[in-house]
Amino acid sequence: MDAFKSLIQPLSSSAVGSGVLDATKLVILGGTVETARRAASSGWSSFINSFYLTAHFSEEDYPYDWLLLWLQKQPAWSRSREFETTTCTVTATGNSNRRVTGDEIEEDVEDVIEEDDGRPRLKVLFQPTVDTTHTIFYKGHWLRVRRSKKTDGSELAMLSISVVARSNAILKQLVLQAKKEYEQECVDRVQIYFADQHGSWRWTDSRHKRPLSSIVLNPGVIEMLLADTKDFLRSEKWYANRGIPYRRGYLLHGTPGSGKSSLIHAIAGELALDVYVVSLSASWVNDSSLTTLLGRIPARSILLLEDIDAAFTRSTSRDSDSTGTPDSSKTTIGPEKKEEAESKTTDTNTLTLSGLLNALDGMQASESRILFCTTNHLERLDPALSRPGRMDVWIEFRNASKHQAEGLFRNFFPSAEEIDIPTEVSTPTTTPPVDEKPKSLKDTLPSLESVVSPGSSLDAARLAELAKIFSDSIPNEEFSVAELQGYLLKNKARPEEAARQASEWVIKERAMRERLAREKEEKEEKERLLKEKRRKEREEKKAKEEREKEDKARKEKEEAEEKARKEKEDVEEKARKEKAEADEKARKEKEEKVSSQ
Ligand SMILES: Nc1ncnc2c1ncn2[C@@H]1O[C@H](COP(=O)(O)OP(=O)(O)OP(=O)(O)O)[C@@H](O)[C@H]1O
Repeated sequence: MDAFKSLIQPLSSSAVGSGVLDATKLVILGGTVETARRAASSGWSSFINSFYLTAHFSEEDYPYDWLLLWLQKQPAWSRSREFETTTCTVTATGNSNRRVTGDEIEEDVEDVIEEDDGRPRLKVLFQPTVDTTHTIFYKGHWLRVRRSKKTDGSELAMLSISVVARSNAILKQLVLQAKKEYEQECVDRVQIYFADQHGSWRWTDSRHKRPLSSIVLNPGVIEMLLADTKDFLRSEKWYANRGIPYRRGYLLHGTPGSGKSSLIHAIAGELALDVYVVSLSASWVNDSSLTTLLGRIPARSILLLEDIDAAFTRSTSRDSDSTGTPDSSKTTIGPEKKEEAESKTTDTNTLTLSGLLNALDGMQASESRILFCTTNHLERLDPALSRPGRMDVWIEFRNASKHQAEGLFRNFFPSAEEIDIPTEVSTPTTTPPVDEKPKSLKDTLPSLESVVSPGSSLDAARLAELAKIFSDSIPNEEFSVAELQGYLLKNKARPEEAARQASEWVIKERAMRERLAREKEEKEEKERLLKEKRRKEREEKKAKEEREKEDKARKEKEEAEEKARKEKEDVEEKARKEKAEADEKARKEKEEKVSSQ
């Protein structure tokens, strides 16, 4: 108190007014109380913290990813009102040099890090923004979890997990469980990344692996592709010894809805590879962004260039200085595509064929990379792109053969012992809504009852009969597998009807196709007439404008001539008058002179 008095003494003895004095006293008093409160609270929190065991996990470390995935499934974590998404790549090799901080559990965490197949893993997770603390109940303990940024200037995130416990066993258990769940997810799912306009890969989808058996192609195709890709992945040394670039390209071409994309995703699942997709028709794709993107694909993954012909509606030139402007002398595209291509030349896209080839051949991009390209228009591809070395294996996809129709039916209505859960189900690609618990991976799958039809209770022999009836009713290579799938989906609970009514469906479908074709023709004819009418109107308008312009110019010319003529007359009149005056004056002067003499 004496100290306080001595503090305010100089002020009280000065000449300041009593109002100012009171305010100053209040400020000093408030500041002192706040300081005392902070000291007490920090003392209290240090006291409390001394009971906590805390482990820190840096973003560079594997356990950070494991724990983030585990946390994502915890309601308290998902209730966070602000989310960020993150991607991070980790490699087994990189990890072996890393150390997990948190003295108590360091040893054990090192134990759980096992070498995997050496393949980089890229994970994307939703996570609450930094510096928020969450309390999570885990196996009888309250965990305090906090995400923060490292203060060493690296900007790396850090996860701190604290628990009141006598030993670190609970933290060890947590890390092990998180690791197990993480690995489980990698095993069950294929990660899909799409290129974004900033030249980065964005995780957009995580699909359950699709069994290869769910793809129906003609005999031997899947087996050949699987054997070839497997052989490639095993042959790195073989390629190196012969100086052959270690890459392999597959071109899947043919009718839409015939299973090209499905087959690629199923192969990715089978080989446990992630899929990196670039849409070459995107307006932001250019030579340099493509090279950057392809250079950023981790080794042992699939690069998928979908509808590769679409890129060349803009450029078919192989010149290195090509700007992507369509060259009508070289292009094989139709007039409507040409129009589209011309309109696209105004965008920022400067993807050239040579740029694409360079990006594909680039050193970084070629390392242990499997390239899959799909197209519905093989004829539009430049031979330079589809030649062996770039596209080593070509697979043609046609409309469904009878063999495929039968196989599809069998897949669709499995007998009781063959029942399996369908696989093409995606996890959400956006931040989960606030306060909504993120669904567990299994929650995103439809229930077994909703997908397994009562028909599956039919015995295998009857189902085989029905499959035969179905395939007999379907004309060879007239409908795509996707169309047959659509028909079967409408009858997913009625295999008997699906088989027996297939001929009827074919008739209806043909009638509908004819009607659609007729409507399309009529629409095109209407559009053609409308275009013609508009063209005529434009021409007439232009002719009228020209005529008006000519009339105006003629009028202006006549006016100008009239004006010039008038001006000329005025000048002449004036000159005449002046001359007459001058003559008169001279005459008068002469007369005066004569009279004066
Ligand atoms: N051969 C097939 N086996 C099993 N399912 C198929 C097959 N072909 C198509 N489908 C089914 O049809 C749908 C479309 O198939 P998908 O996207 O793989 O065809 P696509 O050939 O890639 O088509 P597009 O060329 O239009 O991209 C998917 O739901 C898929 O399950």
